[in-house]
Amino acid sequence: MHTYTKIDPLLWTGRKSGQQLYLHEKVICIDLNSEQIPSINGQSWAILGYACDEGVKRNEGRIGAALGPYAIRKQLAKLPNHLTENALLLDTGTVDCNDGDLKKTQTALSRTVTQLLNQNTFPILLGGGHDMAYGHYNGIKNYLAMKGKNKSIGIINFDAHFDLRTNQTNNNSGTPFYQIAQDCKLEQSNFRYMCLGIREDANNSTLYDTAKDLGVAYVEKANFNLLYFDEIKEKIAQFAKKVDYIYTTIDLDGFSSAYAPGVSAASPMGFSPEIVLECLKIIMASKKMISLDIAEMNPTYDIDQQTAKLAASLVHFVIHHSQ
Ligand SMILES: N=CN[C@@H](CCC(=O)O)C(=O)O
Ligand SMILES: [Mn+2]
Ligand SMILES: [Mn+2]
Repeated sequence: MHTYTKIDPLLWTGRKSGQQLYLHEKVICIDLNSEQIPSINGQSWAILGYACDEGVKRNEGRIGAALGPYAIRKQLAKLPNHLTENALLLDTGTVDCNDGDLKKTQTALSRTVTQLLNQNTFPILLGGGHDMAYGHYNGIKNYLAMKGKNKSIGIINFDAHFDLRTNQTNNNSGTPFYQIAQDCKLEQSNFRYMCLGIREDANNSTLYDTAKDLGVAYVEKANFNLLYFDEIKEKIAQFAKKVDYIYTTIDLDGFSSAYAPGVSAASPMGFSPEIVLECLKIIMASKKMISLDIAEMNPTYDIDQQTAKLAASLVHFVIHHSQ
């Protein structure tokens, strides 16, 4: 059975200023089952954990990502708060996968994402295996459907991998975007998916063929750096133009293992944080980003909390640089 757990505010600790100089002093922990999200006239950011490595296990990866959300929160808590007084930073709890039922956990995640969007918050999901993306995407899709909006969602994935493996055997951390593509086919809607940072040495030719068949836009890791920024910028702008909303997903294993050793499938030849920040600026400037997640944080393999700190800094960047 999946469980939803409210986060104990004591988990959010750090240097004390008494003046909300740090995020642990700004955050409000909410139990979505019993508490209302405070209404304000500023931006509300809702952190939600996906404590699940069942998909990684099924995909023959190294388990440990279930503790990812906890590790990222710990680092985020200590960072400085530059948010305006009327902005809200909420910790809306964690969805766990305790009995290995991935589908149920993804469904629970999807419902929670819909609930967060319905309450006018911007969800920031912390994982957990990249199977999180299937639940996350469906939560956005269901929210838009409930609103009666016939709107398109484009997915931008920063990743070393396409995650377009067929789910014939099972659903896992390597199949989420294939599953979304299959659903799009059934619903006769367009599958809009862009991958940034694809590693030739981490994707087999079947995956490249699938990406081609599905019309996936991608930038290979060799060209995913600031030297190629003008072209990358143009590619993102073209992609953004064709969709109504953008769901952004960052798989930490796309970063070089020099920055992100704490993942299941590390990338010694991965990309650097600078190019990701520049791309995030473009995505945020489009005003179409509806939701974000950071996937594959695995504290078991982290060194000196570098990966958790990187993930926390990415969240810090997004909440402080979108207006
Ligand atoms: N979400 C990760 N997916 C990768 C994992 C690769 C690996 O374990 O080496 C994939 O299936 O390709
Ligand atoms: Mn990956
Ligand atoms: Mn991935």
